[in-house]
Amino acid sequence: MATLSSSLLSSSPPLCKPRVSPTTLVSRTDFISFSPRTTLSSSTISPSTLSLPVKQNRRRNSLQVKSVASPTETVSEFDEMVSGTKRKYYMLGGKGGVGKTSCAASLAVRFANNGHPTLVVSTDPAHSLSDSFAQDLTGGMLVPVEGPDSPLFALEINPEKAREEFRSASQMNGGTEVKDFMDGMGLGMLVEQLGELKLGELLDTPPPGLDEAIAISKYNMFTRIVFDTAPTGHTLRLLSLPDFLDASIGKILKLRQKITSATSAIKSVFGKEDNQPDAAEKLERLRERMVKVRELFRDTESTEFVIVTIPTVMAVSESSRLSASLKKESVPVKRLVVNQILPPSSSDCKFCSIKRKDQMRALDMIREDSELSGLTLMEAPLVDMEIRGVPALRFLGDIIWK
Ligand SMILES: Nc1ncnc2c1ncn2[C@@H]1O[C@H](COP(=O)(O)OP(=O)(O)OP(=O)(O)O)[C@@H](O)[C@H]1O
Repeated sequence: MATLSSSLLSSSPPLCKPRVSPTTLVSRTDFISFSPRTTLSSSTISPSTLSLPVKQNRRRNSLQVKSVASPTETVSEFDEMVSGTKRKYYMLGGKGGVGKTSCAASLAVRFANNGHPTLVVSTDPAHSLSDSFAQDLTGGMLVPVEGPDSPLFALEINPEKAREEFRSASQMNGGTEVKDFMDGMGLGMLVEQLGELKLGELLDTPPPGLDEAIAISKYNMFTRIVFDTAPTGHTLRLLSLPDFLDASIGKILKLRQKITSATSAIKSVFGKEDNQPDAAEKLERLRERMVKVRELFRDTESTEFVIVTIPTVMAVSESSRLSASLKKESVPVKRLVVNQILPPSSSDCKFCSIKRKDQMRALDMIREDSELSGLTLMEAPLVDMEIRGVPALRFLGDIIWK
């Protein structure tokens, strides 16, 4: 049985060191016209900063070959995922700690090693892409990942920035200043109505973030974009955001009418200028962006949500609920990665034997679950070392994404 440790010790450089050899250095400079460690802000990256000449064409040919399988030829899951040069988005999500980041990073490495200029984006506020790649990818900017054969960039969305934006867009809600002012005007009940919109609750949840990533995706050099999403609940809230904002904005517009006339009356007394940005307009803009995100989530041509789970009853139950919610939101889901399955062994210790039986029960549960049984199962073994660095991710990716 191949183990990660034996694979890394025998054929790869040390785990934390990116795989850099004379040949990969040459191929990287073919692609990238700047130093591999350069960090790019989204505003500085352009198709000309990332040149994709010779090797891209060569890869493109091989991709086309893969996409024209004859009817009798079996097309593997990964062949289907890798084929075509039209941009595709893969969103990986699931319960906390099941291996979303490892799976997303390994998929991104696999795409890049198969010729796709790839972007891997973390929208999980507790980013772990840097840990997973064992490279510093922080900073909220596109950062080139060292190691894969084709350009791979990583982006850890800055949650605070997005949260601030959201907060300022919804400043009308619940702020004590507004409340005091409205109370003073005898309009306290309006504040209560604003409270009912539960904007405050949303502000406490991790911010959108995906929409920022989607703005970046307009740089069309990336043919595969892999999202490492936040744990289940946050992802679902993100999907429900446009509807929520739709419902809220109408009410807010009406309330704004009343508040504006009240505040302008006060301001005219105190001679204050109204330089505040229009909260309703900001919310409307935010809503438009979120609608785009939702549209993308629902686009079966270009997008797929891959649920990642582990073989435990709790994780499987949550995956089933996630699948049902995604279905309800019309998000395309086809594959389920079951991660950390104990590899086969003829000599289990007592602990492993009990653990294995427990995992079998969970796997049976998947097969019998009405939500999950229809999905294609992709199994990943529990490997003997922590998965860190491109060689380890490549090892894992070659096993999962087949
Ligand atoms: N198949 C595996 N074999 C061994 N270790 C694994 C495997 N998959 C993931 N791990 C390890 O489990 C830990 C958690 O993995 P990871 O960070 O990918 O999970 P996550 O779902 O993204 O977590 P979070 O919800 O906290 O973001 C990491 O230390 C990772 O190396």
